Amino acid sequence: MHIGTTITQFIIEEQRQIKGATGDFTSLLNDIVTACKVISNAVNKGALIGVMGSLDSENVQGETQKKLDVITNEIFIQSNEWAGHLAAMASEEMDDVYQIPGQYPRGKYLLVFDPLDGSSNVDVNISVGTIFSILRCPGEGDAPTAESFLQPGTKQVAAGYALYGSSTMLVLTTGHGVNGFTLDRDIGEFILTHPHMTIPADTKEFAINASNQRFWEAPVKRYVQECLEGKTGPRARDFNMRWVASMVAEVHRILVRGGIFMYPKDTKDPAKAGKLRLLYEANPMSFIVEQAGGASSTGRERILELQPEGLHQRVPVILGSKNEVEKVVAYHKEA
Ligand SMILES: O=P(O)(O)OC[C@H]1O[C@](O)(COP(=O)(O)O)[C@@H](O)[C@@H]1O
Ligand SMILES: [Mg+2]
Ligand SMILES: [Mg+2]
Repeated sequence: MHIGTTITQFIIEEQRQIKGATGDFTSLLNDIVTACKVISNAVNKGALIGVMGSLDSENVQGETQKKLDVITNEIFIQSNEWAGHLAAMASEEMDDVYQIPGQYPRGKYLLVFDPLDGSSNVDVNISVGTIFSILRCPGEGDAPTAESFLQPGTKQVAAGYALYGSSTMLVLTTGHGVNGFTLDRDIGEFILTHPHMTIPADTKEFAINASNQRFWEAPVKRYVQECLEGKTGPRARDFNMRWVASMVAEVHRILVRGGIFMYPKDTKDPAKAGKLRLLYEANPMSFIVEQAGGASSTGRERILELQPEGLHQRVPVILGSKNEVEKVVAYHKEA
């Protein structure tokens, strides 16, 4: 498809390529696109509509919820529950699975999402996003449970994110490459502006929260140290560093100009294997990154092959430009 195609045309064209497609998937994607437009509007209006700041509540991970965490979760549910294509949803902001009420026959798909990624950035007007992943609902007509969602990332049917930045973008993969669309607010449509996004194999830019340095494992310490040594070190070139603290913004930067992003395993809280959540952060982003020619690993295993053990399970994440990710993985092996 060419630059200027609307996302609606793009999704219909994808459906045409699939023999026997019923239109359910197309319609589900359209509902997700609508939800992202509504969220974009709420994030953009910000303080004008009183949506900034925190609530007294905590989510299942013990994080204080922002008002917008709860509002965006609600928007995603409302946009996606009515059409009958979904059997259930799961989100960062809900302890348990959300069953679609009063449904017969049961929908085919499961939707997992992080309705507002990087929400600590919302009050300071820095880019935030929404991440989503679509899975098939296993079993014949059985009511889905949390178990139904515990599928490796290789089983994802589609994944994407919306980035609410200086412009609003939606980046999508259905397993045939990665395409980026920019929201034209005048006509209310996402327009294809970034076809076939690809991540360069090499990079001179890394992203990591350096305040956790003392908790990292030796291979990550080594990799970052060598980047910092620049031209005079073993890498013989200078590196630049970025940290937005919104995974969506970091992954988008990597899709546009390459780079490596790490939220590695650390010893800060021994109960947690990493910070980012497998089902609605690591898996969808890994699917997108691999589809764009990049790589994604925990340092030890390919993220997309992990067998999930819980809805809100956390994993270490090292993703981006292939050669750099492979270098970090090699350092893990050596160690
Ligand atoms: O605050 P830190 O340690 O820099 O962590 C930032 C990371 O946490 C996250 O914000 C987690 O996302 P949520 O805002 O959805 O909880 C990532 O997007 C980001 O990469
Ligand atoms: Mg998040
Ligand atoms: Mg979130």
